[in-house]
Amino acid sequence: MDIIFGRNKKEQREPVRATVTGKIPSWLQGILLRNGPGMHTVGETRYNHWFDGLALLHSFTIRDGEVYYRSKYLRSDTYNSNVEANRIVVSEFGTMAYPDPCKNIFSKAFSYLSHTIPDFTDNCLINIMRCGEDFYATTETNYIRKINPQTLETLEKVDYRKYVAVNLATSHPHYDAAGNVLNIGTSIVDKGKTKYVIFKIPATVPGAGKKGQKPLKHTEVFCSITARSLLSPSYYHSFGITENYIIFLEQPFRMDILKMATAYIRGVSWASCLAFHGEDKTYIHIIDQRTRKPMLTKFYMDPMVIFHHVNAYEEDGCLLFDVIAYGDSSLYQLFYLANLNQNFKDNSRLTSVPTLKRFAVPLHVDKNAEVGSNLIKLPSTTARALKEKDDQVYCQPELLLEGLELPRINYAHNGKWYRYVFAAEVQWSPIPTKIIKYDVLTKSSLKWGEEHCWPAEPLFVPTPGARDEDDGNSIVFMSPKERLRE
Ligand SMILES: CC1=C(/C=C/C(C)=C/C=C/C(C)=C/C=O)C(C)(C)CCC1
Ligand SMILES: [Fe+2]
Repeated sequence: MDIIFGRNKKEQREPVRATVTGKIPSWLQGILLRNGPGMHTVGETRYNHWFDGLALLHSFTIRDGEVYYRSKYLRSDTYNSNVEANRIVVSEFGTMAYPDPCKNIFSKAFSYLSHTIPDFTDNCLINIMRCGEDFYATTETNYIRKINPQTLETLEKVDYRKYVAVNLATSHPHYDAAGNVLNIGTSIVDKGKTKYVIFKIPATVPGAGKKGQKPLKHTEVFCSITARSLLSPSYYHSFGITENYIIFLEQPFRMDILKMATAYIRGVSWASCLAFHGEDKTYIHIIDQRTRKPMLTKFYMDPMVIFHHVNAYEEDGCLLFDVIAYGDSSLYQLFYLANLNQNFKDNSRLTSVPTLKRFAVPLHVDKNAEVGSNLIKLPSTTARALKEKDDQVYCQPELLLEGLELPRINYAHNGKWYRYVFAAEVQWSPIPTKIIKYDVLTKSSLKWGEEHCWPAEPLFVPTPGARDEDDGNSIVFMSPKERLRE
């Protein structure tokens, strides 16, 4: 199979009408915004990793059974500098770039001094975030880029650091029913500490609509957790939430800050500063939203790599959380374009299959419980939490389903009991070929796939006034046959 990854995509600035097969329900109206890498070469230069590509924004306007598609490159500072220089001049996840072409050791050492605390990229290619009435393209650095959701035009660059002390932040925030945003970021070696900072951006602010009254200006720190290691905080891509708690997994997939500080002079990428420490544990931090404080019990689980939390909820004094877990960090390795473009079949095998796992954490730990006893008595799960000495609790998951990624749920059930996961089916190759609806209750699944179709993350849209959790429609952005062909 010849898969054309890393080929630059053309913008489709004027809306084009899509061919609709089947029937789109009349109630399904609105704009579906998507984001992702679209350009992997600039002039003669080429990015190394698929996650490095310049952000291409897509919109699907769904109206009266018709769909209109358009796309536009995010005009980030990164995009503009690259295009102006006709080569890659800003570093991304897997590519270290040098603004000055004469890369001799002296000039390198000189720029090194100004790069010790690097100014990260604003190539916001991962997701779209809504803050009140504003939409932002996001990545995992301190920059987000406001966009116009109708025209896909790029608007102002926002530096999170103006509002909250974070150098990195996730692209998977949570929203409450009022639209307030809750997100988590890392503050690296600030005032002698490296912390994970949970922050809240309100959906509405007093005097909204008046010039300068941005929700972001009212960002508040909700809670912070000191990293176990000052110089090697955990990498994370999402977090979990229930009605009363926040779940943050401090996994042994860590960023080496000293390596990052010297990456520029050593000519290596940020990605090379991330490593999985299979000999370590994964720590489970549970924050009580009412007190804004972490629980004192030390909950932990086996070493694993988690990108996506699926959902979490409370049941009979326990907190249940579902995640897609890997046994190692091979996923990131696979997305190097060299692996994707040559001998795809041989180079693109994951060494661990993404697996949906359910963990259970007891919210009240009986100090007198016997060491070795299982603190989870729920009939609904086989997940266990074993009491250990010194107030430690070791959590062992229930294995739900193997081979899925890019999970979504009916968001009305976020943080609450739920039954269905919508996801892309992924086995040993990172390229999905089917979408899947998994019933967590009956452990059964429904799949859909078609030859020559490579689905992206499916999104669930509930029918207005729906009563059943799965009463709605799943929308998937398909890679057309011409782009990915046999
Ligand atoms: C540029 C940059 C980063 C970018 C990370 C990216 C772009 C991650 C994408 C992850 C995805 C898409 C995961 C899917 O499961 C880091 C490492 C945060 C820190 C250093 C600077
Ligand atoms: Fe993601």
